[in-house]
Amino acid sequence: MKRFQDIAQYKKYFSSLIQKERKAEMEFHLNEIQLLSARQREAKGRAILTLTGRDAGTGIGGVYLVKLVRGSGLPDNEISNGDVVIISKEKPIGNEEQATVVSKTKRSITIAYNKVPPYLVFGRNLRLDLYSNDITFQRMLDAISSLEKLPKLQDFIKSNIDLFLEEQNLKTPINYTKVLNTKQELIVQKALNSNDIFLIHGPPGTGKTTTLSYLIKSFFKEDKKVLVTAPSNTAVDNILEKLQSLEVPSTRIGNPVRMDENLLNLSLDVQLQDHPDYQQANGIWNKIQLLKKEQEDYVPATGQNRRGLSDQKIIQLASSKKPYRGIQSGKLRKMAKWIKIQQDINKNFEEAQALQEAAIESILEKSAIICTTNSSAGSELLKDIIFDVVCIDEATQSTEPEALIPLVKGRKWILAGDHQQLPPTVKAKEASDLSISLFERFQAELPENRIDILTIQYRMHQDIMRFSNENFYQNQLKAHPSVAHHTLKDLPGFEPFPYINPAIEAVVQSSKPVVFIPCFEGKEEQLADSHSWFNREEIALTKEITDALLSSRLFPEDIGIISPYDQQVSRLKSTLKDYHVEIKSIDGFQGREKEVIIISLVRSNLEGNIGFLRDYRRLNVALTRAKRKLIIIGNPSTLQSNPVYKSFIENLQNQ
Ligand SMILES: Nc1ncnc2c1ncn2[C@@H]1O[C@H](COP(=O)(O)OP(=O)(O)OP(=O)(O)O)[C@@H](O)[C@H]1O
Repeated sequence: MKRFQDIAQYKKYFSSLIQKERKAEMEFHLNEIQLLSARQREAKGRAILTLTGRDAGTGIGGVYLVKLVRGSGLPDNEISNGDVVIISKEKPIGNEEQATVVSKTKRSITIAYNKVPPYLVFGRNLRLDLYSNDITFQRMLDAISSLEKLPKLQDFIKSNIDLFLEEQNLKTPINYTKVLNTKQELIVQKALNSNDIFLIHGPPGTGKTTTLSYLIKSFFKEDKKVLVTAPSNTAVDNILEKLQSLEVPSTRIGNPVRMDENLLNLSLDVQLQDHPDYQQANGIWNKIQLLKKEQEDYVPATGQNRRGLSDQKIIQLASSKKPYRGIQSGKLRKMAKWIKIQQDINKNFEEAQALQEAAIESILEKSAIICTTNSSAGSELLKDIIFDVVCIDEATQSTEPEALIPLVKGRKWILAGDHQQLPPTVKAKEASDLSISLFERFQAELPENRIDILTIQYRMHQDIMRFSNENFYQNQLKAHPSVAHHTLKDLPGFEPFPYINPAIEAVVQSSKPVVFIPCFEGKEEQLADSHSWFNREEIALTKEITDALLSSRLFPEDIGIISPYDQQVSRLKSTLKDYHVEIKSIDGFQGREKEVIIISLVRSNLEGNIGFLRDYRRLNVALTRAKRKLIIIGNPSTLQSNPVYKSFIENLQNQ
């Protein structure tokens, strides 16, 4: 594993990887711009169409500001302050001048150019495209820089092994016997008593998020201020939901449109609505709107109109009621009135802003537990807050610099994850080292007193768990008795029903929890403009199996269909569009579970080429989503060229 001499070396190493990834992200956006229509890209939240641009003066550092407005309001989008964007009339080609997002409202987005903006941006019907989520890269670099002020975290990051020898003591007893198993309880106790860092290794279904939420509850009881983060909004909501059920008061930071609507009451935005300072600020915003309306009756003291005169001079000349250098006295009066209203607006604006900031500050100060994504942990809102503890869930899906964004805000660190499941997504081949998470690096270095593994799983029948247990978890996992033998037949409502195809009927009704269906005749196919694969025969087979499951009275929401290839996923979705079953890529199913899972592996060739199925972490995630039945479709001749798949198929055949 990578070790670092000093923080300068660390900074150099990661800054270079971050820059490479940033470049790859820009290429990704350009590629997507070429592939998708403008509307499709807007639907993905990465473009905004039909904007009108106008000059908004200059900003700090002499940048040129342009305000882009859409009267009907901006659509939901993932574009944030600090992101790099490009403006075009139709389809951008990539050589457009780049600008940075400065602020956003419901109807407008203001961007800054370093040079005089291209003339085009002051027109109508403009298209804005996200070019890079620069803010996250910037926050990563800032986090690395702030390590200089955090000697202890720095020591861990440099893997200073002397630290690891420090003994931890388990002084604080806890009592969660009724709700956690012995190992989960012990892990809560160890993490609670750790002086610095603790890793919770949670294989599939072992209650990693559950254990983490009881740990957070314990921190809360000890009056600690805790920052809880995860790489995605879904993962943040997942833990927040558990915290809510444990009655741990928490505040969620982030854009409400990307949150689970059942948790919206915990969002900062919703909490703000009830705050008296915020309500007062809203009153002032309304007043500002009225003042702006009133201002429209007068002459704006801008550009050409004022001919270089200061505000004070215009007011003075207006009261003298005489024309000045060709400006009529009436016009001077109207400009003076406009200036006075503007001064009033500015004063109110400052007051409203101060009240709003005070309201935010008071809510965040009172919130013991704050939940947000890793990236948003670096937002301005949390700039001055230091947390007693930072907890990251799904930490094995965060790159190291991304995990640092929340970690540098705390003085004690808890990371929960499973490095045997999917690693962080990295776009640049040259930055592939970023796919080793900090959790994975620590796991290789930390001694037993800083890490523990959860071993009882509450999801899978023991046969479904077996292969992953042997190959990825050294047989440490045990299926809890409540799930170890559960099958489809025990599921309320399940009623085996004859199906027209006896072979399919046998698959659905067999008592075996894991079934492999060979599909020798399936052909793998690829479209000319895509790297992804599909397999029509496997789609037909998946459809038949789903039909048979549904005719045996299984609910659609109990069935999940997984395929590693996007093309196969989208074709399955259109074939089964009225079935209401969930169909996703493996990555989309991490952290999820279903009573029955059908996996379509797609690859079928004479060369034994299995593409990215070679990544066993992907296989591990796919195999560990089903509770009662796992049905795998694939071409055994192709798959058996790989020793892991070979042993998997042989094991099943021998059962
Ligand atoms: N001690 C326990 N007793 C009973 N059920 C439990 C216990 N711990 C966890 N569970 C249940 O096991 C399931 C999985 O828990 P959880 O979501 O916390 O696991 P996870 O390890 O985070 O899962 P994943 O592998 O999806 O990341 C949940 O339904 C949870 O309620």
